[in-house]
Amino acid sequence: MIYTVTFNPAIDYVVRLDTPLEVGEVNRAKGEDCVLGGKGINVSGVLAELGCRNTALGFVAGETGAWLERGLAAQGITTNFIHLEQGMTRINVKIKAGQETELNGAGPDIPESAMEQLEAQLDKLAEGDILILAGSIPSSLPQTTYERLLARLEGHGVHTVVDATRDLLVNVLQYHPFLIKPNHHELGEIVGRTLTTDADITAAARTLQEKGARNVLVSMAGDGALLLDEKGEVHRIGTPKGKVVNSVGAGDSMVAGFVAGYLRSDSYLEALRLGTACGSATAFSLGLAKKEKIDELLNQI
Ligand SMILES: Nc1ncnc2c1ncn2[C@@H]1O[C@H](COP(=O)(O)OP(=O)(O)OP(=O)(O)O)[C@@H](O)[C@H]1O
Ligand SMILES: O=P(O)(O)OC[C@@]1(O)O[C@H](CO)[C@@H](O)[C@@H]1O
Repeated sequence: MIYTVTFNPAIDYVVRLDTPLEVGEVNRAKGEDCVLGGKGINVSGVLAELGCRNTALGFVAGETGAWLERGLAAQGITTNFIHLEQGMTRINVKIKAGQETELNGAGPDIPESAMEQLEAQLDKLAEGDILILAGSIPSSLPQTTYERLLARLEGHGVHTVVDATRDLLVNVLQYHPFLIKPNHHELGEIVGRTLTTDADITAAARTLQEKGARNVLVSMAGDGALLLDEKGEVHRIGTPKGKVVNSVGAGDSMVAGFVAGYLRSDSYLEALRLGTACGSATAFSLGLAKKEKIDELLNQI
C-alpha cells in the first residue's frame, strides 16, 4: 500500500491577472479558482488518477480542513487525516500574472499529541509499503521531524520517498530514502552554489547520494529532469510540447508518476518517462494531471 503524508495541506487559491502584478496597489483578478493542495495530497491525487490505490495522511484543521477533506472524498481519494483542535488549514495564494508568484501560509501548529497519533498510524506500515513525505512542516516543528519518522520506521522494510527542502531533506538521507526529488534550485541551496549545467547538477546529486539517498531525481521545470539512479547511472529527459497553464503541483505529479512507473515496470527509465508525462500534464492543466493528458504526453516522450 502507498501512503502520503502532508504535514501542511492547503487550499490553493489560484488568481489570474491579465496585467503584471503591482505590489502596493489594488490588483483586479481576471478570474480565480480554488484547488485542493499540499504536496503529499497532490501526489495522492495523481497516484489515484494512475490507478494506484493510496491513502493520504496528515493534519487538517478548521473549516478549510473540512472543505479539503470533503473535496478529496468527492474525488474518491482515501484519506485518514488527524484533526487538529486549533487553527485552520492554510490557504496558499498562487498569482498568475505573466510570472507566477506564490504566497504560502504558515499553517496550524501541530502539538506533540498529534505527532504521536501520526506515529501510531505509521507504526502499522508493513514490509513493502511505500511512504511518501512531501512538503513543508509548520514552523512549530523542528527540521528533524521527517528524520524522526524515518528513524522510527528503520528496519520495517518500508520504502520511503521524501520531497522537501534544505535540512528537512538533508536530515533524512542517513535513512537511505528510495527517492528524493529536489528541483535544481533546492539542490543548489543544499550544496551552496548555483547549478547551471547538467555536470553541476549531477555532481550535486552525487553528494546527496553519497550521504545516503538511493535515487536522486532533480526536476528543472520546463528544462525537464535528471535522474541519478542507485546504480550511479545518469538519465536526462526533456519535456513534451504544450502550453503551460499552471505549474503548481508539477513536481508532486512527477513524484507520483515516478513511483507508479517504477512499480509498473521496475525500470528507472520508464519511471522517469511517466514522471515527466505527469509533471508536464499538470503544468499544462489548471489542476492536477488527468489520465487522458498523461497518456497523450507519454506517447511523445
Ligand atoms: N513549464 C513546463 N513545461 C513543461 N513541463 C514542465 C514545466 N514545468 C514543470 N514541468 C514538468 O514537471 C516536472 C517538475 O517540475 P518542477 O521542476 O517545476 O517541480 P517543482 O519545482 O517541484 O514544482 P512544484 O513545487 O510546483 O510542485 C518537470 O521536470 C517537467 O517534467
Ligand atoms: O509550503 P509547501 O508545503 O512547501 O508547498 C505547498 C504547495 O505550494 O505545494 C504544492 C505544489 O507543489 C501546492 O499545492 C501547495 O500550495
